[in-house]
Amino acid sequence: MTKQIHLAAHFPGVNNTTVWSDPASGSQIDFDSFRHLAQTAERGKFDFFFLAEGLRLREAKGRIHDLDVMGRPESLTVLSALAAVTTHLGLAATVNSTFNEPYEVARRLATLDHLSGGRAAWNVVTSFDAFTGENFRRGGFLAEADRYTRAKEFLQTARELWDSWASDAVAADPEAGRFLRPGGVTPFRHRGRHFDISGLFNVPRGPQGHPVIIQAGDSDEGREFAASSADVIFSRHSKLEEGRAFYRDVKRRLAAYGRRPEELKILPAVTYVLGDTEAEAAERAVEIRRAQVGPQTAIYFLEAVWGRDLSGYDPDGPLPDVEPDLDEGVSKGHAAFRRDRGELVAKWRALAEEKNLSIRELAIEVSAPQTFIGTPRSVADEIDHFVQADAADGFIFVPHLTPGGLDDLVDKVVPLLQEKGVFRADYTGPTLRDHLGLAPRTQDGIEETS
Ligand SMILES: Cc1cc2nc3c(=O)[nH]c(=O)nc-3n(C[C@H](O)[C@H](O)[C@H](O)COP(=O)(O)O)c2cc1C
Repeated sequence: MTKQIHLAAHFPGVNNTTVWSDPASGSQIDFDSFRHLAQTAERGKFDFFFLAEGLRLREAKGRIHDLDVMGRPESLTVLSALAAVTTHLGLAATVNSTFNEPYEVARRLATLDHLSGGRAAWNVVTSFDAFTGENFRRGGFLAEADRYTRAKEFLQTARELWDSWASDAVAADPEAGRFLRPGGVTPFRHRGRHFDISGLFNVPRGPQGHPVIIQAGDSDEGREFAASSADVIFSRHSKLEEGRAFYRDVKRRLAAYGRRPEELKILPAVTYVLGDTEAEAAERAVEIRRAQVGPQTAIYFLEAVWGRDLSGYDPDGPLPDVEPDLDEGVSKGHAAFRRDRGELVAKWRALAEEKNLSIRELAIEVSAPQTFIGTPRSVADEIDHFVQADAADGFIFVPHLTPGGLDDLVDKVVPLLQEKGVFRADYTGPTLRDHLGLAPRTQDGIEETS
């Protein structure tokens, strides 16, 4: 059976994928930038608009790493404003389960679900690094092994809060002189290892019952958490074969939780470059990579892996002759390289030798080349092939420009996917759960669709 593709838009990130120095780049913070990107995604009938979260500015060698975009407004506030200027687009916020409290997060997400008419989603991320923890009350308090025990209990507690209101709890019955239906709101009581709370939740049940839950961790525990509890996985496996392996691995875990494969959508983060010909697209892709990895960014990129100050090395010269310091990290808040740094250095040395690459050329080569490069037709075909080959259920597109970075995708590629019959011509329901083909969440769990 031909699968329908799910598409989502990521606001350009606070990393070197985002080319803020391009003359076409607009503000990273004005509401107009968020509005433009969200309205473009909605014009393209995307499932949702996604905001990532970084809770501490990245640092290198004790200073703010300001080669990339730094600083962002808070996600749920931005999404609440976007709810007023969009009508169907899902609105997904990344909110950390290590540093917040379930009552407050559940309240804010239920509010967004109401304001948007059932379009809220929560990307439940975890964090255990003390560097980020220093910003919070109990800095760095969570052991790595506990990040998912807390995340799981956090989500479970939020679900208990949402479920403490029946969907018909608000009666507003003037004859009976009652605002609430008797029994419509029940007290909550959660006693667990991480949270011990009780009381009455103060936001009525949202239109979706529970917001859509997204999960983005990649470890075994992360995958198990997604299989047990998430509706969507935001994955970094965007290459065909590794995407298929990840897809198989996660989907097979669902049965243990009494869930069907279609109840969890797998959406890798991807990038794209279009051209009128394949050659033109390839040329543009190289230009963009060079803008993303300037000389200083190349040095920083290697320092994050080497754990050493490499500022004395020429970005256009060979790889550092020193060995990595595996105990130290000079870059902070950079999550990508916390494992296997020694192995990575050996691999990169071999690659640089084989292809005779300088530091900057190596950084360009290994730091996430664009996923889809080609004409609108070839990119549409490739997107469809990925999904039909079970390497994904769709994609979260990460543009390199704010705010116009998805314009040509929506104008040129989406119509071709619609023509193929693999992507919706229009929204068929008002809620994000409708777009994802997921049932609303009742107080007893998932409601059966007819
Ligand atoms: C594609 C992707 C996107 C992520 N986005 C964020 C983010 O915006 N904010 C954040 O704090 N963590 C983010 N993370 C980190 C994860 O949610 C998770 O906390 C981290 O990967 C550690 O879990 P793990 O050991 O299971 O991978 C992201 C991870 C992936 C794979």
